[in-house]
Amino acid sequence: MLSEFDLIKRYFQRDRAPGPNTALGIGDDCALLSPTPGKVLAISSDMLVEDRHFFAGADPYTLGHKCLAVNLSDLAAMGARPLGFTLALSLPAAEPDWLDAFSRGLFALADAHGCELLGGDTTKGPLNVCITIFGELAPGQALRRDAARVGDDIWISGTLGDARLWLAARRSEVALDAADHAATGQRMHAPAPRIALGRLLAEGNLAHAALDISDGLVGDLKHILAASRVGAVLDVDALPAGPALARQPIGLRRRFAAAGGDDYELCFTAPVAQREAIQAAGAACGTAVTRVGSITSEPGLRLVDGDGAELDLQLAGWDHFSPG
Ligand SMILES: Nc1ncnc2c1ncn2[C@@H]1O[C@H](COP(=O)(O)OP(=O)(O)OP(=O)(O)O)[C@@H](O)[C@H]1O
Ligand SMILES: Cc1ncc(C[n+]2csc(CCOP(=O)(O)O)c2C)c(N)n1
Ligand SMILES: [Mg+2]
Repeated sequence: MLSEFDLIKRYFQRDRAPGPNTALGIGDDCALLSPTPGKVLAISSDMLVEDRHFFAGADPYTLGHKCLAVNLSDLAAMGARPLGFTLALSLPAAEPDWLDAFSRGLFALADAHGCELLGGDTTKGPLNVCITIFGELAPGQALRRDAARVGDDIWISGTLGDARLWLAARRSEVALDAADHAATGQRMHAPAPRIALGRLLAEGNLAHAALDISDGLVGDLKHILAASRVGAVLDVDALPAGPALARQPIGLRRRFAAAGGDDYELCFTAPVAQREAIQAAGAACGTAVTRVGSITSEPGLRLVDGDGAELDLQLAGWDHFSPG
């Protein structure tokens, strides 16, 4: 039988020297973080709850990856460099095989981004993983939601909608062949946080506003529009659909690319003069970037097709408390 403290020591307290920004790691009442002098901290929390963010029986390795990936994605959306994170875990049981796989998935991504586990909390209860992440960036460089300007291009990283397509297949709403099922499952369970792109956009002063797309593009873009007091026109047919979604009928393609959710891609706005620099930044970090619309002075979000004709798609972002 694993005790609470055995569990922490065995799976989460690593036998290695702390990183340069960690003054004190796991084991005391608080961790002590040393940000680089002159930088500001970027802080965000994201919680994943069984039967809401993932299905019961989810693979623990990819769950470990995803719960950190969605937090790193918020740092990417601000243009911050990851420093460390805390992990609050509620577990129905102390299962060694589950904990081994979960911690391996978590640390594989943490190590890839030099992001150290600083501490956390562990309790028995329904399966629930909550991470708080800390990053840093230069003052004034953050990609804020209130910084979009009229005339900006709207850009998207990577591709959209394949995670939503996996969810539709899981709910038996669509049928996918084995290859598309595996590829879309990878998008749902193992999103790649766009840290490198976010940092290039912020440090090069290339973009104005940004966020990461977790609730679906149209819902999330509205946060930028509201905060910046602007409107936008979005070319739904220019949205980069994921490879599996691109093979689906146009109605589904438009709906899932524009409002799928679980994408963890960046949506950012930038001056027209930065087009070439943004393409170069995307190429430099191996992440496709696609121009999908522009910021307007007329309020509201207009969706148009490839010919510029208005589309009435009635799309909404994910809302935990909406009845739909
Ligand atoms: N319980 C809460 N108390 C205080 N602030 C909160 C709380 N829940 C959310 N917020 C804040 O509200 C804002 C929107 O939260 P939300 O979780 O939707 O973030 P997001 O970045 O849009 O989505 P995601 O976390 O999925 O990327 C954030 O600034 C967040 O810190
Ligand atoms: C089992 C299961 N059902 C539905 C979904 C879809 N989903 C759940 S929460 C969310 C928005 C992001 O969460 P938050 O706003 O809390 O960051 C989305 C798109 C899923 N991933 N798993
Ligand atoms: Mg976010």
